[in-house]
Amino acid sequence: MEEESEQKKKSVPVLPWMRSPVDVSLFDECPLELLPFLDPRLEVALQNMGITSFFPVQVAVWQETIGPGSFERDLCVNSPTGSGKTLAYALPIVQMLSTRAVKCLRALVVLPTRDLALQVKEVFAAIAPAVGLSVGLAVGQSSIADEISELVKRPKLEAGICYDPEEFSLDFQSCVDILVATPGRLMDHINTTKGFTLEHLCYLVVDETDRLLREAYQSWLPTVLQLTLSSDESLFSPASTSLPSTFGSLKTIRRFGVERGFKGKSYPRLVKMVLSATLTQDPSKLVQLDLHHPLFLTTGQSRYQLPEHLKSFKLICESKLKSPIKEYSGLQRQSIRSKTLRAFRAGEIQVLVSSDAMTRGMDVEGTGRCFTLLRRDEVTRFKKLLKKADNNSCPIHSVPSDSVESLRVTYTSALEKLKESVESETYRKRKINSKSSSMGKGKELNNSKGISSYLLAGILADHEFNFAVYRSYANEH
Ligand SMILES: Nc1ncnc2c1ncn2[C@@H]1O[C@H](COP(=O)(O)OP(=O)(O)OP(=O)(O)O)[C@@H](O)[C@H]1O
Repeated sequence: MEEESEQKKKSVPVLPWMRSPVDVSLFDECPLELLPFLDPRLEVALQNMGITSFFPVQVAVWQETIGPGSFERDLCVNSPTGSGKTLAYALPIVQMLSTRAVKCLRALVVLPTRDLALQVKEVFAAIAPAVGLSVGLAVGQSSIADEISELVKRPKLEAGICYDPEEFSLDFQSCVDILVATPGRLMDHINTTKGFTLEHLCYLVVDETDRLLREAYQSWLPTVLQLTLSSDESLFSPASTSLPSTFGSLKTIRRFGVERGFKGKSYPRLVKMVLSATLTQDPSKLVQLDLHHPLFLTTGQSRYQLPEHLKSFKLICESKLKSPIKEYSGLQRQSIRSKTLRAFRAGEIQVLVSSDAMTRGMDVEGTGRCFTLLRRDEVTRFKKLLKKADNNSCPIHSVPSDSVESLRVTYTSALEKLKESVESETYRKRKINSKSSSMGKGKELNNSKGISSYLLAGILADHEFNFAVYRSYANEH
């Protein structure tokens, strides 16, 4: 069986450009002041972020973009989680756009989840304003109307004038130079937002590529590629033949005077940067990206890697302790999730019980220990997953029954308090909003039962249990 999967792995053909990669691990860290051509305004912004030197992947990408490579080839970056990929693409893009004269949407960064997009937007927001660039977010965090008003400036209409709809649409103006988006919301804007256009796009970043390629998300990739092709190219594009029928109504009008480009030169090619910690080698997947002479930058390490200081344990428990963990992520609002994450990052919360919403790519500095709670029947599958990830460092974390017993008193009283607080909160909300009465008593009890499981999981996982996460959960539901 093992041999079979090994054989299968070997039989996947590797694209020719993957056979001669640039080894990122051969690059040294580079102090901030020694990075060639770095705009002094960006240097200050980076210092303000507390960055004093660049990580190897950042130096390697800089060399291929701002350095001698000068963005001539598309880049495919395979580098472990936490190695600094975000800044590796954000910095060259911001530096390249820093000389732009007219504001229009020139860089698009696509990520699979809202949490990851928020994190990437923060990095851009820390450097882009230093050179007068604006960054937008299209992730469905706010209403579509609010998002539209942040992305596109509508022309002012004067009373009594009859406007030609064709000309009128040309007067829309982008409010952002760089957009960080999730595919769903991006497609909403492409399909429905007047004045939202990708016709001036110079840079397309596909972060967490594997995940984005696995799921089609309303054909976002062929749509984006098609909308960024020049009219000549589009006639011959494979993307143009694979679009959904609704796409027929979409077209771009290339405006004169604001061509894609920089430093006054026309630069019609859309530069693509695709990144992952576990980049697929499957040609049939990679071909969808339609890469231009791609350069493959990789650390050459095993495909899956845990962050350096993160220790991982598995903890086998009963199923009733596990199931509500799923519920935790599914029910929480984004604002609450972000608040919780901030508190966790700041060390105000020591234990976070999460579903896979706390996915790869979510950064927590000085990461400590990660416990995966498994039912017995999940152990074999988990082992297989670890094996696929070349990970053999996940020992069993056993909890002696007497240590659980000694926590029972604390647990029981904590649970009682929490139950009271959930009930009084629900009662208060029901009074304020008659709508909430439809939730009914059953839901209330379910929640407190769910929370009890979190509590127990927290206590089992670490004795330094902190209430804050669970209180915020309780207040929300
Ligand atoms: N040059 C640097 N100096 C100090 N810290 C940095 C530097 N570059 C990035 N970081 C920090 O390192 C952490 C990881 O960076 P980043 O999120 O870009 O990693 P990544 O490679 O994209 O990982 P993932 O695949 O998990 O998204 C972040 O907290 C970021 O602020």
